[in-house]
Amino acid sequence: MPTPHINAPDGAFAPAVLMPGDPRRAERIANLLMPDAEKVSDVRGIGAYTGVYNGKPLSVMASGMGQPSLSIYATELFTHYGVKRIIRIGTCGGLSSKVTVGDVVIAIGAHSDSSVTNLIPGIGLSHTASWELLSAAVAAAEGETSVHVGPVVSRDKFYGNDPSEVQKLADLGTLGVEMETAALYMLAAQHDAQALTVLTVSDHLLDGSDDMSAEDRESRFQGALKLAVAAAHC
Ligand SMILES: O=P(O)(O)O[C@H]1O[C@H](CO)[C@@H](O)[C@H]1O
Ligand SMILES: O=c1cc[nH]c(=O)[nH]1
Repeated sequence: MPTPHINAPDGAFAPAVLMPGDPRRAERIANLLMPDAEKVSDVRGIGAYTGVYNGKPLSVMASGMGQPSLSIYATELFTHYGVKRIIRIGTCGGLSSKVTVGDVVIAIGAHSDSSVTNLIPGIGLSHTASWELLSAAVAAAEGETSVHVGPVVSRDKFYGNDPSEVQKLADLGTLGVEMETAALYMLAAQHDAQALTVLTVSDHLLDGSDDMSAEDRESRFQGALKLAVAAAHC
């Protein structure tokens, strides 16, 4: 039965969903991996695609930007469509001097400033990846020096954050900043499901000289995609 935001029939999604923020990146990923994939939903221009990759079912659907938007789609996928795994394949701003533009970050956990992830007042929850998915992605990255594993921060605001926080977060080992992972990890925990985020560093908050264009943010995902697919089908 369709939900308010997904007009697909029951059974239209694979157990594993790749989830970029950008709907156009979702379409590119679906076309690349599964040229015969079926478009199963298009509410609000958020295309969802289901097909078969390497002999196993797979779906691709965008989250839109930010934790409230991702929360709507991830909740409906977990609760109405029986989805068991969501692998976010996104972009992030580099925070740490250990990462450069074009590198890939596998998010072991996500700090957050969002009320969306403040589930139990007074308790700072740890929003963490599925160990099974994380292990599969790390194994698929063996030997890749441009792949990093560590925490990220999921913020509600793209603009207007306090610049002094960048160094403080970097000093705590935070590799990148983005806007969805903490909510995704929290929802997976709530629904007894699995989640992982794999991010391409699209820009750097300490040095903006090599930042990606909008076109690159949409299309430069191949390194991250290999790891995301390994996690989806592990
Ligand atoms: O490229 P995506 O996956 O959308 O991820 C990042 O890009 C958007 C901001 O430009 C936010 O959604 C942030 O998390
Ligand atoms: O949230 C984001 C995503 C990419 N780059 C940033 O600087 N912030």
